[in-house]
Amino acid sequence: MWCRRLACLLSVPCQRTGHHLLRLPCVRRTLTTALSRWHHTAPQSLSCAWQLHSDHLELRYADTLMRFDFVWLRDHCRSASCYNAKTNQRSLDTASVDLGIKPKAVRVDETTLFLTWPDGHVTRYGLQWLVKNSYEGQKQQVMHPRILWNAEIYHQAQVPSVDCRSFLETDEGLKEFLQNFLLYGIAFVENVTPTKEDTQILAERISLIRETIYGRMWYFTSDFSRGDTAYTKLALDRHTDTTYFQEPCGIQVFHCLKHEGTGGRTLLVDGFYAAEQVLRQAPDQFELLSKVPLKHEYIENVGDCHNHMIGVGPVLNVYPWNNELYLIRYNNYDRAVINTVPYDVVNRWYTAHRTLTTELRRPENELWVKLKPGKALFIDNWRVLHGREAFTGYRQLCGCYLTRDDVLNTARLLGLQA
Ligand SMILES: C[N+](C)(C)CCCC[C@H](N)C(=O)O
Ligand SMILES: O=C(O)CCC(=O)C(=O)O
Ligand SMILES: [Fe+2]
Repeated sequence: MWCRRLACLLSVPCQRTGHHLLRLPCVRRTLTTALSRWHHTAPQSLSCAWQLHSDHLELRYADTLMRFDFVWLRDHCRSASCYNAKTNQRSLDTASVDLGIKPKAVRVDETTLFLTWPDGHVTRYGLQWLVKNSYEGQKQQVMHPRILWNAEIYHQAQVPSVDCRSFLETDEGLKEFLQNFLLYGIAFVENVTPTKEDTQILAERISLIRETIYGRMWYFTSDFSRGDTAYTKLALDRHTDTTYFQEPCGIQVFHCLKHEGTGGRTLLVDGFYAAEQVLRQAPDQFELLSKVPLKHEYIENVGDCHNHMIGVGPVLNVYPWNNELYLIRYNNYDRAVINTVPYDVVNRWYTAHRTLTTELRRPENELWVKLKPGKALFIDNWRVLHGREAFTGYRQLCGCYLTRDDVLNTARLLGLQA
């Protein structure tokens, strides 16, 4: 089980080792003892075989053993009366389906499964479509292919920055940028005019700006205009932002417009790389970090700014069907009082949190960059932690948050898996 979870964290698809080994002997046994109940598309071919059970249909195709619930099979019917192919929306009223429904007849040819329902309605499914859309097919895949990195891996990959003009004016430039962003969780655009307005044009090329209590495009210096350490000259340890939102902001854009002084370098750490190390060393701790719900909080009373935000969720968030990590919520400054679990769980949670922190703090995992006017940085705030070194002098940073759904939307429209 842990082996599968680990594979899903990596960029490569799961090795379905255990699954395969178990499946083959089991099929052979079924074939000899219950031959009459298995149906094949062609006698010499095992490419598709199916069996109707009392409460599900079992289908083997393209190396995948799938089990389908009957209501599911009726519900997903793609016939013209059940599904509007123009809008890609279901027309069938699912509540009108008898929950005890069972197909009257089943037939499979080389490419298609045909089901006839008690009322005579016929449903057809492409076998490829079923593999792609079945639970068994899904859990073998990653939603988001990624390359996990430490400083050395990132440097060796020599990920290019995209030029501002190419980013703004060509689909190739935009696609290259987004591909790098999806794989590494960070990406740079170069030769940007160092103004807030030009930074906004960049942001709007890939997404909608997510307006928050900090505004749409924000712009800050160390003037403590807001009640948060970001608005000082102090160092900030690695963290993700807006952990105190129920849905933390998906992407953070930074563009340093001016710095006359020393220090102020930006720190970047791949949170998923660190989490993977925790999984390897201590799977039970990884699991605890993905199960224990925590609160993060933002309480502000400075000048006219009065805010109280609370977000709840575990440090590590994984998709339940394939255990793929999709969001890390890590901000020790903004973590609220822990009162969502009893003392003994708290004790084990602190151990797990320490293991993760140790990984996040390994110098070899730290990527340090000095942001300069003209170079905009996009950070996947669900994956990559950022921090900064203390600084002296006048420093102006502008940027914004982006809605994650819209960045992924742009990427998918360009043909990327996102
Ligand atoms: C980026 N900007 C300066 C606008 C806001 C900073 C928010 C800082 C907060 N502690 C957090 O981590 O969410
Ligand atoms: O000043 C910086 O470089 C970053 C501060 C920070 O963490 C933030 O604004 O979210
Ligand atoms: Fe931050």
